[in-house]
Amino acid sequence: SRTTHWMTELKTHDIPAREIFPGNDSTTKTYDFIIVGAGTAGCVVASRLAQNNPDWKILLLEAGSSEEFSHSFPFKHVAKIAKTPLDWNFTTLPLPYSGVKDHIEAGRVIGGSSSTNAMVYIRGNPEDFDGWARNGATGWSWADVLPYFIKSENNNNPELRKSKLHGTSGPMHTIDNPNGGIHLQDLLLAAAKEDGFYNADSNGESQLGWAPIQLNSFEGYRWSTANAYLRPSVRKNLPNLHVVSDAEVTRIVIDSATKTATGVEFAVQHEGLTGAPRKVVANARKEVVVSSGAINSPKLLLLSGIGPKAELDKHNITQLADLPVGLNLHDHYMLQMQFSTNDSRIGRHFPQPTEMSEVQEYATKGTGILAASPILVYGFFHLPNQAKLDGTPDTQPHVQASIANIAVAPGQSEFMLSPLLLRPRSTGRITLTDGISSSPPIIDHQILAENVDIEVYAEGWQFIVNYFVKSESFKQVNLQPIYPQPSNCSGLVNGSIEYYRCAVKQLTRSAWHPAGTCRMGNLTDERTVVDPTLRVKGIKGLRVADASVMPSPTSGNTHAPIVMVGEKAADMIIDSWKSNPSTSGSPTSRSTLCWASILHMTLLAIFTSS
Ligand SMILES: Cc1cc2nc3c(=O)[nH]c(=O)nc-3n(C[C@H](O)[C@H](O)[C@H](O)COP(=O)(O)OP(=O)(O)OC[C@H]3O[C@@H](n4cnc5c(N)ncnc54)[C@H](O)[C@@H]3O)c2cc1C
Repeated sequence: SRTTHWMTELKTHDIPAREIFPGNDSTTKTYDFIIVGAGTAGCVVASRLAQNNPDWKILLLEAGSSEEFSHSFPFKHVAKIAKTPLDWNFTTLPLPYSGVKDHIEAGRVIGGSSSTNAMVYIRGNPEDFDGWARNGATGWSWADVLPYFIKSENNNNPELRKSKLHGTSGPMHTIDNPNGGIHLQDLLLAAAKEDGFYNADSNGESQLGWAPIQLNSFEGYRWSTANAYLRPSVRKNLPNLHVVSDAEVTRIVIDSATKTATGVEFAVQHEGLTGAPRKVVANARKEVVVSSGAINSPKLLLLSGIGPKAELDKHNITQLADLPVGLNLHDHYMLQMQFSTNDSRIGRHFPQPTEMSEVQEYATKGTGILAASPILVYGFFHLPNQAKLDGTPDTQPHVQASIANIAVAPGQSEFMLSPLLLRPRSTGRITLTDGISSSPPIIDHQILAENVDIEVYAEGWQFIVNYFVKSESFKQVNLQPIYPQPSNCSGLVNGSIEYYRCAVKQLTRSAWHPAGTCRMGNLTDERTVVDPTLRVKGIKGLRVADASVMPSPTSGNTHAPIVMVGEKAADMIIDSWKSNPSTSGSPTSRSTLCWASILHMTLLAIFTSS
């Protein structure tokens, strides 16, 4: 049957750490590459390296445990993974305006956040990547990264398959949301066509307007990078790829004399063992790649002596490289509001008893509401007033709207809008609580700290609400905005710009897209941690590949761009070991560059004088 087939295909192949590193075995195991974190990017990097060369021994270490088959059911997300053992359960310091300690969800499981996210596939805007390149991330312009988006994708939509912008043979299945017949989606897209705001493909020629969403899902199963990349690779290359779960890396082992990463130390909890987990070291002959996500990657670098001196001194950690690790924490911002209507076909309350027919449809065909994302339609909008101030090109959006067919109470004909601020200027910081690896990091998320973010978010939210209020199609269903009423905003007129300015300060939370904390860019730029080849500056044999390298936010959810980062990272690693097998782990340090330019000048002098 369909289920039995997929149960075999999506079988986990990881080995719990205590089995591969048993308590009675004190030998140190050596690999060519060690990847820290079997998350979104880590699964891509490890799989591509293993596929490239069967002689390379790869160790992929994951702090979380194995995935169960049921995690690949899309409705598991709706059932809420937050605050379960599959979630890192990060908590921020009180946010600047609301004082709320925000909860940031992140997957702690094979597949990382791609095993727990809402599956929507959005690449961002070409201008985002051109901006990265302009600011020093050479080789990461849209023209440079598009081939990696295409390489990773297998778009199942027949029309999109014809487009040169989409991939048709990559590992990431990308499908139309399998929720045909949801009235709200039909209503909104029909309205968008009438109003000139319809876009068939927000990953196509233009990103702007309302478009149906696409998902990373296949035949009713979540297409995490674990399912797309890791499981097929493990089946093909089992002997050279060890995927080890329940292995939390506590430190990167760095030779302080040569400034070379030689391996990692990680914690293994043995059954029956009480007290602290046993620490085990694994060696890396070629490179260590840190793919632990935007909160844990900087934490691990700091614990390993890479970071600002003042921060490391606080915790008695010897500094090995002075880099701005943990700074530049950026994110998308999110809040929620409801709209009521008089159309009973709109709105579904979760968890609502599931109809037997829906269970049957999911079980036999892998379609229907149980296979779908709660998000139906996306809108991306450019704000001309703001563009006059910030110079945003008119092809690039300021805000995103996610529309979900969700009613907060049973029996209501409501739907939910989540406006997202796409490119906030405010940045926060990750630091250590103490020098103990099991302590959660301090997340100082400076949401809306820059005034300009309040202005753009307030105007963007107002723009989206006004779209619905003015729409003739939504007048037909008696649409009414239900304005949230934070207590500090009482007395302000609902819908006025003053109301929105006040309400964003109270309601804005992280959209769970933290990034930027090991910033990539020009080697000589003091704001960067990794160079454009993702090598940690000043440390040999060490790279970072995940959300943390993104210099600035992309205009849309972050999964697809991070898969792209993983693909490009793997390609660069493979390339460097091909072209110069003995030295490719070396950092491009300032002194290397300096010597290169002296050599260049000398050669120039010889040739010009002859
Ligand atoms: C609830 C939620 C919904 C989302 N929805 C969407 C969506 O619909 N579409 C979209 O595009 N984006 C979405 N995102 C964002 C997107 O999924 C993430 O930005 C992306 O997956 C992050 O990728 P990453 O590789 O940087 O980190 P992760 O995928 O989080 O991977 C990091 C991995 O490293 C492991 N790890 C951490 N520390 C250690 C350590 N010390 N030792 C060993 N292993 C370690 C973690 O357990 C994890 O497996 C969502 C995110 C969340 C949380």
